[in-house]
Amino acid sequence: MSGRLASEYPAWKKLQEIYNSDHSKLVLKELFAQDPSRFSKFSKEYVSPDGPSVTFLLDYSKNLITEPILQTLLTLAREAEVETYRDKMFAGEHINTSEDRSVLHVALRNFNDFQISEAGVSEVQGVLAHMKEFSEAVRSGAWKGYTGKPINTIVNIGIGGSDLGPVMVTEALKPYAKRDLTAHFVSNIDGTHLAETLLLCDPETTLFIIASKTFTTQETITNATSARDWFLATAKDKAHVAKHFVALSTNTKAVTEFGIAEANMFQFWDWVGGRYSLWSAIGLSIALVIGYNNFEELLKGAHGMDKHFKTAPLEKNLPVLLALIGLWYNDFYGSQTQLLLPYDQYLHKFADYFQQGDMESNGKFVTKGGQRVDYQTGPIIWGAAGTNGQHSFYQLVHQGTKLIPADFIAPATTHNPIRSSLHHRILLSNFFAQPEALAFGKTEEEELGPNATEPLVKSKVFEGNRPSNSIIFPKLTPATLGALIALYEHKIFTQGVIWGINSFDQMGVELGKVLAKNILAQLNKPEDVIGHDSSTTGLIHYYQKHRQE
Ligand SMILES: O=P(O)(O)OC[C@H]1O[C@@H](O)[C@H](O)[C@@H](O)[C@@H]1O
Repeated sequence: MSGRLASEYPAWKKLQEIYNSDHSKLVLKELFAQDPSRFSKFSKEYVSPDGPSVTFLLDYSKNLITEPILQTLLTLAREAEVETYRDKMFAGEHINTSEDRSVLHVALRNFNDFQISEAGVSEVQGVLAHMKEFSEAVRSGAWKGYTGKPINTIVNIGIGGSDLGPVMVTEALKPYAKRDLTAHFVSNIDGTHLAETLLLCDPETTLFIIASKTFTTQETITNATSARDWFLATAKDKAHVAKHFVALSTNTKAVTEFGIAEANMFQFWDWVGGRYSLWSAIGLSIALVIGYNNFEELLKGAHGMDKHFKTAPLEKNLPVLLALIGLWYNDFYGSQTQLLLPYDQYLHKFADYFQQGDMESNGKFVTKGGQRVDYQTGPIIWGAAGTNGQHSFYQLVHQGTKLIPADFIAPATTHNPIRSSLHHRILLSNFFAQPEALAFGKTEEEELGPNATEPLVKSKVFEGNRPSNSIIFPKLTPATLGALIALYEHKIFTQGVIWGINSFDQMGVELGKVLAKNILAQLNKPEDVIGHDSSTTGLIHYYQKHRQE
C-alpha cells in the first residue's frame, strides 16, 4: 500500500529465483517424507485472545513451501511494511487514498481495545443500541404494522456489500434464527427478483429494510420505490410507510427524500467500505434474524481476530500466513484462481461473499502510486459448499492442467446430528480425503503395476502436488463466523499492501453504470441509438424489434 511495485522488493526477486531453481523440486510427497514434523511446523491453532471462545486449526502444511520460502515471503511482508500499514488502518489514517478516507470496519467491532479518533467512531455504540432496541421490538412483536399485526417477514433491499454480507451471515447462522420471522433479500434490478419475493409477502406484516451506503444505487432505489408502490397499493396512506420501511445508509438527505423518517434510519459512515459493511447498520437484517446478542457475538469474534492480526508477530499471524501462501501461487506459480470450499451447508454463500470481498478489493492493475503493475494482483475467487463440488468441478482441480489452490473449511461438530452424526462423519471424511488426494495423488504403479501403459491407466493417474489449506473449528457459532470472516478480510488487506494497490476503492464498477445510464435513455426508438460500435448498436436494435412491453 506504500504504492511501490511489489516486484521491486529484494525479497520478491529472491522468491522469483527460488521459484526458478526449486519449484520442480517442491513435491509434497517428498517434503512430508523428509520431515515428520511438517504438520506441527506448518499448522497453527487460533485461540481468541478474550471475549467469546473461538478456536480453530489452520493447517498449511499441504502447500508447496519450505521454511526458507516462508521466511522469504515473511521478509517480503516486512519490506512492504505490512505492519506499518496495518497500524495505519487501525489508527484511522486515510489509507484509502483515492477517496481520501480511512478504512475502519475494525472500529465497528471494537470493544474498547483500539483508540481510534475519526469522526463517527464515537457514534458506533449509539447505532448499535438503536439496532438492539429496534430488532428486539420487531422480534418480540412489540413493533406493529399499520393494522396492528406484528412483523413476520423482512425484505432486505440492497446490492453488493449491502446484500451479500447479510445474505451470507443469515444463511450461515440459521441455527440461531427466529424461525417464524422469514427473511428475503432482493438485490437484482431484474423485476423478477422483487416480483417473486412480493408474492411471498403480506403488506400488513412485512418490513422493508432499504440498505444502501450511498442511497443512490440504481438497483436498490428502483426496487425500493417499487416495493413502496406495492405496499401503498394496499396500505393507501403514506403515513403507514413509517411502520414498514427503514433505511441503512450514510446519506440522511436521500433517505428522508425517499420518505423514510430519520428516526427509522440506521446510520453508518464513509469509512465503512460496502464490502466490509456487514458489521455496521447494514447488519440490521442479521440482528433481526439471529437476535442482537448473537449479532454482538459475531462482532466480538471478529474483534478477537482483529486483535490477533494487530498484535501477533508476522510468522504467527494467520491472516498474514494465508496472504503470503496465496501470493506465492498467484505471483510465482501463475495460479489464476483461489477456491473457498466450506464443508458446511450453512456456509454455502461464503465463496459468493468473498468474491466481492476479495475481487472488488484487489482486482486492480494500478498501484496507489499510479504505476501499472508487472505482476498478478487479486485472484479469481470461487467455490461451493460440501461435497457438491466434488461431483462437478473437482475433476478439473484434481486432473486438469491448472494449479488451483484451495481452502477447505469445516466444523468438527454439526448443528444437525441426524442419525447420530452419520451425515457429518461422511461429510468430514470427504473434507479430510480431498486435500489428501490433491496433495499426494495416485501413480500409475498404484493403479496397475509398474509395466502398465494403457491409456486407461494413464487417465486414472492423479499427479498430486496440488496445494491446499485446511481450517477446522469446533462448531459454527456467531463468534467463530466473525473470526473467520475477519481472517479473510485481513488476508485481503495484507495482499493489497504487498501489491501496492488500494484495496478500498472500486473504480472499476463505474464505467458500466455510466454506459447503462446513457443506453437506458436511448432504448425507446431505434433512431435514438447513437454513439456505439456496430455490435452494441446491432444488439439494441434486435432488442427493439423483438420486445413486448
Ligand atoms: O450500498 P450501496 O451504496 O447501494 O452500494 C452497493 C454496491 O454498489 C456497487 O456499485 C459497489 O461496487 C459495491 O461496493 C457496493 O457494495
